[in-house]
Amino acid sequence: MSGRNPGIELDLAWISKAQVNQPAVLRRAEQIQTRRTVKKDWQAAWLLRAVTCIDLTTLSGDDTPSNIHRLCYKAKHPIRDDLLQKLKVEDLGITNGAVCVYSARVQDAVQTLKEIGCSIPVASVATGFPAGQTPLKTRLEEVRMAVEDGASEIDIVINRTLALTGQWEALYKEICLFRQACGDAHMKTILGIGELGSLTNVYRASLAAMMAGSDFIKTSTGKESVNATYPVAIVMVRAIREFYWKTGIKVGFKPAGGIRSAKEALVWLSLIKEELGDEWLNAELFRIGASSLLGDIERQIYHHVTGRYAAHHDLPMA
Ligand SMILES: O=C[C@H](O)COP(=O)(O)O
Repeated sequence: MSGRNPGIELDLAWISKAQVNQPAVLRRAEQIQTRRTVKKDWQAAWLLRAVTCIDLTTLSGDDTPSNIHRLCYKAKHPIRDDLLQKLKVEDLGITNGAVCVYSARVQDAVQTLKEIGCSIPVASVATGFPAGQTPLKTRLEEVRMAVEDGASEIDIVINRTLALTGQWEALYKEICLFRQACGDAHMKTILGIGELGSLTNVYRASLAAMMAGSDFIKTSTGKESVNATYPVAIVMVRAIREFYWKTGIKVGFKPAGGIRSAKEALVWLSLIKEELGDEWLNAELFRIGASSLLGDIERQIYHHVTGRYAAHHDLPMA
């Protein structure tokens, strides 16, 4: 992951004057989705790039050491070896960007990755994920414990109550505390956009999160009724762009929640390319949080290589 965001002093004037032109954002979101997508080898290359940017996620009540083991194995071998050989990319060491789990499962993931000799990072959700409605002390302790257990990336959720009531200073201060608790771990800040009320609030919360030192801003937990949408993404990446122009600090972007098809992954990559540029098109600055996207990407790559669609038994790990 890229260098850390050191954060800046809270600039309340910048936050309060931020406004979003909703009709313009909606038009842009429509336009992005109607782009002609790349084809053939280019498409395979883009899909492989998407694979390297996936935070392969499991966030379920029934997670066990064995499904975490399977997740880690899949993150190390996201695409069948013979398909990579046919594409002549077997030497690129393609893996997912990270595995993402609940804090109670971090040790399982760290241990498994060690056993299978894989150095991809373990990301832990924390701070009372998904609602963030636990006392601050508990939320901070959860971050510290996940780091102690070996997570090198922490996906915190913001306190939506503070954002909805316009308490930007209090929100900034809380995120600064999470930043501190993360120590050397990178921090991704989940805005929970489906619960923020307006696109202007999404922009303001993005700014507050970046000012407080977030290394990434992330759309959603995957547990709200509205998760990663293109209009919201446009608002967030434009906040990232403005923050970069004003401070010289590059913050990453992670859409998450409900992203399931290879076709959507291609749209996400074009959105990043067009709005932020090629510099952002890598796992250092772009991740897709997804529990069931990889299977469809592997199927599309299988089709590209073999000319036929995979039967279930062809891709048993998908
Ligand atoms: O952070 C990642 C999300 O929880 C994944 O959501 P998903 O299960 O809809 O892919």
